[in-house]
Amino acid sequence: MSAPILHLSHVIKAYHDTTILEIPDLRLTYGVYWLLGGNGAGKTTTMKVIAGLIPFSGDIILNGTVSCSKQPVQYRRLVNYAEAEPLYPGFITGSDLVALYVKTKGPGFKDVEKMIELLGVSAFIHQPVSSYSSGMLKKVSLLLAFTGQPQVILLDEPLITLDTQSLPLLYTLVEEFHQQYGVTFCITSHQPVTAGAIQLQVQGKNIVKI
Ligand SMILES: Nc1ncnc2c1ncn2[C@@H]1O[C@H](COP(=O)(O)OP(=O)(O)OP(=O)(O)O)[C@@H](O)[C@H]1O
Repeated sequence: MSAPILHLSHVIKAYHDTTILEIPDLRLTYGVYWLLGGNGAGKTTTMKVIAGLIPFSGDIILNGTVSCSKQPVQYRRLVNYAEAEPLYPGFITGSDLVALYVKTKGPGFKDVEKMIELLGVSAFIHQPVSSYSSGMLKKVSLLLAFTGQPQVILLDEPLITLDTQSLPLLYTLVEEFHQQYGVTFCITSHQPVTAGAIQLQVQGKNIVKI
């Protein structure tokens, strides 16, 4: 049997003295996963843990080889993350962010200029982010999550603040990156998702497939 793309082993995350996550063993094979859970359930914490952005105990192994704890730089190059409520310094422009990501992550699966056009951000990408609406900011953060050549893309609440025209574009990108470039997705949502998607749920402090 092939190694899971993500293997969470004995993952425990606490804030101060409060344990939020206790995930003994979670194996995610290649797929598109939706992580469901109510407010405060621990979805964002799970995403930040899987992204390798906050400290936790235990480990996450990517594709049977790259350890989040032992090879953090290599791991983070292969796991992209779009925050639910992205925050950037106000003076920076969307173009600055794209240039920084392209420089750090290297060439992408898909031409970034094409994605800028597709997501409809070209009209404002050269303006400072302080002038963006929350939806404009969201689109830029989603664009950044599709840069480089990740094996996993984590999207935290991508559906909030996006207008109805943008949702099909996002679904198309997810499908294309999954089918053509072999990317595994984990996407959080409050809403029930389309039939056929693999669903994960925060149950107690664990994450289970439902
Ligand atoms: N930096 C932090 N310090 C302390 N506690 C935190 C911190 N971040 C989150 N928490 C707590 O961890 C728990 C899970 O929060 P988290 O943001 O992961 O939930 P969520 O499922 O994403 O919620 P929502 O759907 O409301 O965004 C909550 O009880 C929250 O109060």
